[in-house]
Amino acid sequence: MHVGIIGGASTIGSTLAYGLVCDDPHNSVTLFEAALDAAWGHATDLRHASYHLAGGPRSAAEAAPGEVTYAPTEDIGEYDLDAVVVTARVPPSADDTQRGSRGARTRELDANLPLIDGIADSLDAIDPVPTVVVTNPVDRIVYRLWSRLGWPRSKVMGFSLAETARVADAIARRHGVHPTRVSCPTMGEHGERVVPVFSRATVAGEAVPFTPAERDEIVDEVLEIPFEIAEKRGIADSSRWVSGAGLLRVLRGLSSPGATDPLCLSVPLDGEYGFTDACLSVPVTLAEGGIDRTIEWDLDEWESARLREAYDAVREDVRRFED
Ligand SMILES: NC(=O)c1ccc[n+]([C@@H]2O[C@H](COP(=O)([O-])OP(=O)(O)OC[C@H]3O[C@@H](n4cnc5c(N)ncnc54)[C@H](O)[C@@H]3O)[C@@H](O)[C@H]2O)c1
Ligand SMILES: O=C(O)C[C@H](O)C(=O)O
Repeated sequence: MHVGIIGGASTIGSTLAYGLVCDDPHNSVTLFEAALDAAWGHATDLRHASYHLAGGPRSAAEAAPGEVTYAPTEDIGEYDLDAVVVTARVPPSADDTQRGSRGARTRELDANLPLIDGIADSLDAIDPVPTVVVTNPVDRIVYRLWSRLGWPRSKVMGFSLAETARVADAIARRHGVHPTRVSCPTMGEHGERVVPVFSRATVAGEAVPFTPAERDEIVDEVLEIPFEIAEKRGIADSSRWVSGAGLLRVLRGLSSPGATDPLCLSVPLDGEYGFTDACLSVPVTLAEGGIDRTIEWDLDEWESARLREAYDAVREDVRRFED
């Protein structure tokens, strides 16, 4: 597939680009950027990487590997893309002392809204393709992009799967199993009002109970961990590995011939769970071309109440910037 990454030189964008080339050397990637020198640097380095990943030297009889290129975002209309990922952002100011702590995501909102409007103007030049937004605060930003584009709901989605992996990790440590033995989807807001769906959680295929205190403890851990990682590793280095890997999973789903298993992404709601005019992470299945189906699970009281809080918080911001 040919994936256009807007903000292709970003931490998350460049990591995803590498993941796409590793995953399948026939993938093509175009890095759309404002910082063209950085984009050139990543594209050139990735092209060199693809020599090894494609097992060069190859014979002329083998299918040619994909290309890694770069371009200004405004030129996106000249490219034939199968999917777009948006990771562009306005860099947080160096004197924002809170930029590496909880709440950092929503602090990006006012700066990123005009940036996203400019990206919507550039995307107007292409026919709708599946578009995955990573830019924070993702639920508000994906809503803004979707409302500016006027594309079908099935084409625009926000990425929040890092939290699913973090919840699995937190549960796995409590049960002494590998995280891949845990299933616990995460709905709601990406951030403070995330809703781990504990009522559907399984460990090694078996349902497990959680006390209210355990639920709160796991939520707290999941909210702290990206900022703890940033503090120890360096604030400029956002959660590149889990986000790059999760995005790869979404993109594989968007090129799969049949529908995927449900996974939670932030999508524009039109009555699902009783909510409209906002985006929240809810279970969807993906297929080639976009979202195949949005699913409504039965939630317990704690989950429903948290989902309502998430909706109220996102909706309040959407109302402020849309009205
Ligand atoms: N949803 C999630 O789970 C998740 C996870 C990690 C990070 N994030 C968010 O993703 C975003 C990206 O984070 P990062 O650390 O990778 O960013 P970064 O600061 O490393 O890079 C941002 C990039 O955007 C580019 N840019 C700015 N304007 C542009 C435009 N008009 N067109 C193209 N590129 C443009 C900049 O030149 C820069 O290269 C942030 O908003 C971050 O909070 C979300
Ligand atoms: O890097 C960030 O801004 C946090 C990000 O949303 C994450 O969940 O890793």
